[in-house]
Formats: sequence, structure tokens, C-alpha cells
Amino acid sequence: MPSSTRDFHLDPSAHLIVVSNRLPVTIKADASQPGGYSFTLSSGGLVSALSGCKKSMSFTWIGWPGLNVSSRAEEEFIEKKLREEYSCEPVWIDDDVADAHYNGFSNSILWPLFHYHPGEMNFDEENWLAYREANLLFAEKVRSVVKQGDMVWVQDYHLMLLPLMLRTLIEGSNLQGHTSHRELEHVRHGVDGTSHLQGSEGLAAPKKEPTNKSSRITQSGEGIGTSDGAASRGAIKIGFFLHTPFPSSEIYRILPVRREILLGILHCDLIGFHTYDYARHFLSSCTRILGLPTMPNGAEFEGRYVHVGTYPIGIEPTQFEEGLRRESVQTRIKALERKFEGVKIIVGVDRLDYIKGVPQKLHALETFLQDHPEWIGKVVLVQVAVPSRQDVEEYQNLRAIVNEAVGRINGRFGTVESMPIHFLHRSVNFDELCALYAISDACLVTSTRDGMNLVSYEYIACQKEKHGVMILSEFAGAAQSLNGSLIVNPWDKFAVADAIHEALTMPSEAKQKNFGKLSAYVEKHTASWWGVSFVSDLTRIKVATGSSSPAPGRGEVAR
Ligand SMILES: O=P(O)(O)OC[C@H]1O[C@H](O[C@H]2O[C@H](CO)[C@@H](O)[C@H](O)[C@H]2O)[C@H](O)[C@@H](O)[C@@H]1O
Ligand SMILES: O=c1ccn([C@@H]2O[C@H](COP(=O)(O)OP(=O)(O)O)[C@@H](O)[C@H]2O)c(=O)[nH]1
Repeated sequence: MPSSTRDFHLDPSAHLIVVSNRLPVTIKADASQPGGYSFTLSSGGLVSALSGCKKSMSFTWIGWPGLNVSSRAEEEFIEKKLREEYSCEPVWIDDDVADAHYNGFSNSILWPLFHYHPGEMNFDEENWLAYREANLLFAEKVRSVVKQGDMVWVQDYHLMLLPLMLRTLIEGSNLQGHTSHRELEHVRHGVDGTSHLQGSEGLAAPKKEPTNKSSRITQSGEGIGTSDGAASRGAIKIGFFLHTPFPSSEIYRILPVRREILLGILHCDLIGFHTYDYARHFLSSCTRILGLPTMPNGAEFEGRYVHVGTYPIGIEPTQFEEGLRRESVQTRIKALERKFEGVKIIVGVDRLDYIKGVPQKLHALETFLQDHPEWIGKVVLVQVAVPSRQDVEEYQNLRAIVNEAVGRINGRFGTVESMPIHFLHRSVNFDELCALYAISDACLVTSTRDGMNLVSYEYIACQKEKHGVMILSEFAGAAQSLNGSLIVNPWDKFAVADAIHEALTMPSEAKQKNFGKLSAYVEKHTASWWGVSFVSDLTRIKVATGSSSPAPGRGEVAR
């Protein structure tokens, strides 16, 4: 459990349902495995973030399994294995809907917009339909398992209509189990038609008053909200967390479906963001676009108080400390130290994503070598560029730009003996990552926008020996937390070049002082602390049940 001055309250009797686009289990066809499939639990990210909650609460994880199988028998095999061994429930989505939802809308509309790249947005109705259809499939799966009093925690930009759909399906109108576009039209009219703010009959208003039944558990294992009606209001609590930035309302209002997305998450009891700025932009957008009066910690909406808070995510430093203690990692570290003897190492680890500012990073290194020729042959950038979303055109374009820059800079400053940039367009395994972080004198993050950036945390967790310098973009959420970093504007290549020089020449006392602050923060504000903080606040919220009176306990969750 995280140690903190805050009092955390988790209800061990409550059941937490986490819903994310992808399950934390990678499933692959493998004829050598029983049933013909291999199952691998993911590490890091949300999995470690929710480890604290898993110790104290019963848990179900709902998500897309990332594949489709050819028979119901295979689906049932996978469902049984996921349920019994991982407490997971898969949402089966046709490949074309999954592609249009993930690549077509989530990563081609919401992702660029939320990271201030409206020029990369390619809005079209088909992808929006698929986004809604996928969210509806998630909603149906949640409905099939959720029970009275459960808490549902929805993760990230892929599922921003899900809270509204859950309220509609579970507590609102009886949709008679529609899964066709007719229901999507209902959702559409419910969310973008005459909204509650214009005096209409109300957003997604139930076709009939929800039946006020004490419990809707129809059969063991069956969820609330069956085809014959809905559960009572307040039957479940819904939380939502956005892992990306939420942009200024000036950018957000560009989105053609700006109302639907806002209304989609306003049906939560608690909405979380990494930083106060993201929360403020969301609330400002609610006021400017929906005319919804807001307070710094939330808003009254549909008879409930929607709490809004900031919960900066972290990592589990112990995972990296344990990794560094492994003999194989120590052996790798010694080999790399021999390889790079007498040379300073700057490490970059990024998904090859236009938000990560890899071209800006390369241009800054080029400027540094141009302005400090004495460092040519004495410093290298090891850049791990993890392939990402390669079906999206903007990501393909980025790869060509980066490949050209790497080749140009190595051609300009390289020698037979040494190249300034070691560029790896692949993922590396955890042990290799730990070794790379550990041997590096500096880490360089130049994201033009980044919800948080866990790489910066991970580098710090691996630097207890060297006290390396963290050069961090001011546009990464981590810049709000990691006091002791050299904060830079990635668009100013001269400033980044100066920061590189400062990092490579910083006295050890200054490095040690900076590292002390960085390490203290990373050790305290862990992923587990993040997960327990959010769930604890969601637990404490009192929800309106059955009536339309505003939820008591407003403002209790302000953070
Ligand atoms: O799932 P992918 O499409 O491969 O993308 C990887 C993740 O990218 C985004 O990560 C965000 O969440 C991190 C943890 O909160 C944060 O540190 C980072 O700054 C964000 O970019 C996306 O939000 C995740 O859902 C993806 O898994
Ligand atoms: O080959 C690699 C290198 C890194 N990572 C991990 O990818 C995550 C990147 O998270 P971050 O928050 O920095 O950015 P995101 O990719 O989530 O936008 C970190 O946990 C890294 O350890 C990875 O999965 N494969």
C-alpha cells in the first residue's frame, strides 16, 4: 500500500471494475500451448498502477483482447481462461470496427487534438460511428457483469462515451438490449440533440422512470440492468481517468463531436487528470461549449455532482531496483560501460509518436555538436524509438522524417570510429531498458505534449549510482512534478542544446542534489499510490440514489 499523509479508504467489500481499451493480457495464437493460445500478463503502466487496489478489493478488468477468433468455442476457451486466471472479461470487436475505433477515431482524431495537433485530425462519420459502436460493446459487457454497488473505473480517451452509455443502459432508459445503430442514434440524439441544458426532456432521458428496485441481480454472475428495465439511480459509481492531456478549450472546441465527448464523461461521479491544467481546460470547455456552470473541483450535472480531481500517475520504482539487481542486467551494464568507455551517453526512449518531439531532439543534438565540436566523438545519443500505431499515416510520415534526420546528423558528425546517434526502431526488453537507463549520464525527453511521460520516472529509478541529469520538456505532465529536472522548451533547439551542455558538465554535487529531490518524489508518488488515491476518492463520494437531489458531500474530493 502507498505511504502518504493522505488517509486512503478502500472498501474491501466493494468490487472494482476497470475498463481499458486493451486488456492487460496479451493473447497470441500458439499451437504449442493448450487451447492453441498463449497468455502473457502485461507489466508496468496500468497493471502496476492497480496493484495497490488489487490487494484490497475484488477486481474485474474489462478490455479488448486485441484479436478475433474463428469460432465461439475458441471465444469460450479464451473467456474461461481470462476469467479464471486473470479476472478479465474480453470485449469481442469485429476487426473493422476495432481498427476504425482505435486507429480511425481514437488515434486519428482524439489523440492529435488532445496533443494540440489539430492539423493531423482526419474526422469522418464512419470512424465516429465505429467509436460509438465500440463504446457500446464495452457498455454491454460491463452491464453483463456489473452488480449493485460496484465501482466502474473507465480508462482513457478510447472510451469517453462509456460513462454516459453505462448510465443509460444501467440506470437510465430501457433500451431493450438494442445493439444496432438505432441505439447509437438514441445515444447520438441523447448526447448531441436537445440537451438537458436547453430545457429538453433531459439527456438520454429514460423512456420510463427507472424502476426503483433495490437490487437488479437477476442471476448469479448476471449484471444489473437487464432487458426488462434498469437499476435504480446511483446503483453504481463511475470514475474516468484521462491519461493524455486535455487541451485548452480553444483547441478542444475544434472537435466536431465536442458536445458528445464532454457529455460522455460528465455522467461520471469522479473524473481524474494528471495535472491541474488538464482539469481546468476540461472544466472551461464544459462551460464554454455546454454552458455548464463549474467550480474548480467539479460541476453539477443531471442531478449529481461530478467531482473533478488531479491524480499524477507514477511508476513502481521497486520493479526497476529489482531489475538492476539481476546478474544478467549487471553483466549487460558492464559490457555497455566497456563499449562506451570515455564517452558520455544520453538516452532517449519514446514511442515513435509525433507528440514525443524526436525530430526536435535530433535537431537540438545537431545544434549542440555544431556549437561544441569538442564533444564530437565524446557523446552519443542512444534513441530507442518504439514502433507505434504504424497503420496511421501521420506515424508513417514521422518515421521517414526521423530516419532522414538520423542519417543526416550521423553523416555530418560521425567518424569511422563513432556515430553520434545510435537509433533503434524497435522495442527493447525490460532488462535491456534498465541497463540502458543505468549507464546513461542524461535522459532527454522533448515531447511537444505528453500526458505524463513515465520514461522520465523510470530513468530516475535507475540512477541511484550515477545521479544522471533529467532534461525534460515543459510540455510533459511530468514537468509539473519532477522538480530537479532541467526543464526545456523542445521547440527552442538552442535552449535544449544548452541544457545538453549543462547536463554533460554539471558538477557531481549539483547532480546529487537534483537527484535527491527527483528520487524522493518518484519513490513516494508511485503507480500504486495513484490507483489507490483515485479509488479511495471514488469510494468516499456519496451518490444521489433514486432521487434527483444533488449528491451530498460536494467538494470533498478536491485535490
Ligand atoms: O496503447 P498504445 O496506442 O500503444 O499507446 C501507448 C499508451 O499511450 C498513451 O499513454 C499515456 O498514458 C501514460 C500513463 O498515464 C502517460 O504517461 C503518457 O504520457 C500518455 O501518453 C495512452 O494514453 C495510453 O492509453 C496508451 O497505452
Ligand atoms: O521498448 C520499450 C521501451 C519502453 N517501453 C515502456 O513504454 C512506456 C512509455 O510510457 P510513457 O508514459 O513514457 O509514454 P506513452 O508511451 O505511454 O505515451 C514506459 O513504461 C516504458 O518503459 C516499452 O514498453 N517498450
